[in-house]
Amino acid sequence: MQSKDHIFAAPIAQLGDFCFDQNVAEVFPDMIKRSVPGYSNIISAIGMMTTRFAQPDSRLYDLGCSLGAATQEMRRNLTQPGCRIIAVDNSAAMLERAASHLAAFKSEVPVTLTEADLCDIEIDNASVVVLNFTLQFIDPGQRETLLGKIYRGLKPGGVLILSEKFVSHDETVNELLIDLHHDFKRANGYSELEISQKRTALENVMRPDTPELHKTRLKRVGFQHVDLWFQCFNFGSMVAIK
Ligand SMILES: C[S@@+](CC[C@H](N)C(=O)[O-])C[C@H]1O[C@@H](n2cnc3c(N)ncnc32)[C@H](O)[C@@H]1O
Ligand SMILES: O=C(O)C(=O)C[C@]1(C(=O)O)C=C[C@@H](O)C=C1
Repeated sequence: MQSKDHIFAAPIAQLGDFCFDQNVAEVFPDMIKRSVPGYSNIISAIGMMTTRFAQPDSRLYDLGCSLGAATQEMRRNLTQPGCRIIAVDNSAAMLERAASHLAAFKSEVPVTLTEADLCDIEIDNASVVVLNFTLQFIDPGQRETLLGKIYRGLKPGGVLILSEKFVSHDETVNELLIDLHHDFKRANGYSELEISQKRTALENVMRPDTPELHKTRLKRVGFQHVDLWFQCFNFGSMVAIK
């Protein structure tokens, strides 16, 4: 039985910055499903792209894995022999629950859960790397270095799947997409207070970029083939192929 997200349902006097703590980990499946339009489509497509891009005896990375939804989908769709999934997150609360979530599904695919800052880890012998709504929480000044590390750690023909909240370069469209996203949250049962308090809590810790900046940066670090494959309002997903 999934716990419902009520974290911002009551007025919070001292509203601090949003963080992926125990409270968030407990309600995360409900939170992300009701907050991110297209999340389940993106997770399913990560599985489909795993079938296509995974290479024998290589590593697959789920960076900012949270409860391991992308890891589980990669495991379910991995047909190549000798692969290992490395799932990394810097939230102990998330990883604790990821371990029990993943243990609930039988699989021959080995998974290594690692508590670390993405900026400190090595990427090596990778055929698939997933950044599923994670880069937006990384210090903007560190993003290009992280993407360069991912590019260098990918094997030729390897893929990075980058899903993000976006800012539109057009102010009018940006306002529309923000409003449509809030309509989506309302339709999923969030109150005006929840929408407003969460937006404030995210302000300092989640810094979305434009799709254009993502494409330019990915090409700058070396990816030859980059484009959007999905977008719903101000959320979407890109592929970058080495
Ligand atoms: C929106 S959640 C990602 C959702 C998850 N990828 C999924 O598909 O369900 C962002 C995750 O990134 C993690 N995170 C944020 N900054 C990080 C960092 N510097 N190093 C490692 N993990 C980080 C957070 O703890 C959180 O679990
Ligand atoms: O932008 C928002 O309002 C969100 O809730 C987005 C978002 C995300 O994109 O990661 C922020 C925090 C939670 O992890 C769930 C969703």
